[in-house]
Amino acid sequence: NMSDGVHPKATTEPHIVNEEVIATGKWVKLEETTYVDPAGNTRLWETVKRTTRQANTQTDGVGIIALLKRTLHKDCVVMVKQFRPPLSSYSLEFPAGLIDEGETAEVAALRELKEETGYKGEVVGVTPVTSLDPGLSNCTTQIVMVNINGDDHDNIHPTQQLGEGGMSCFYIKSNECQA
Ligand SMILES: Nc1nc(=O)[nH]c2c1ncn2[C@H]1C[C@H](O)[C@@H](COP(=O)(O)OP(=O)(O)O)O1
Repeated sequence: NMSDGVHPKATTEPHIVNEEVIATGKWVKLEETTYVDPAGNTRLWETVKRTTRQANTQTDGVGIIALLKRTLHKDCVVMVKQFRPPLSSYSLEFPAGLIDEGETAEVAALRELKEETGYKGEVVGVTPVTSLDPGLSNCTTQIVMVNINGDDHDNIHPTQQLGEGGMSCFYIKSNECQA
């Protein structure tokens, strides 16, 4: 309060001033982001972005929580295991992938699920856009909930449609999922 001789701290709406591309690869790029922080100070940040994001979307990719439902079986969550070079390790993951041109998150999820697991699914829910590692990257995903009718003729003998770098499917009984 000014009349008490106490000055309120200035606040600023934080904003981006400049984005300078430092390095660009085929899949990712590194930028130096100049921004004004909430205290009004101009600062720098090192930001990673994917080069593959489609026009008019804020979402890079989808993650798919797919529930396999079969008569006389417990429901299972379908997961995939694949070698991930950034980790130098195999990784057990929800099926996932980048959104292609013209796709919605729902369409990308059903395509990726079919490619990676062979299953034909049905979308039952989609989350808002979610950031994965906001201190490093603007990379975002939407989680798509999918049910798979395992009794459907198309899903009796699921066949993956993968290029090189195969992956294995795992079935986690949903009543055995633990935090
Ligand atoms: N960061 C990446 N480096 C690469 O060298 N290649 C990459 C990166 N991100 C994606 N890709 C390639 C690998 C695949 O050929 C395509 C599509 O990936 P997609 O299946 O959609 O997504 P993931 O399952 O998460 O790899 O992009």
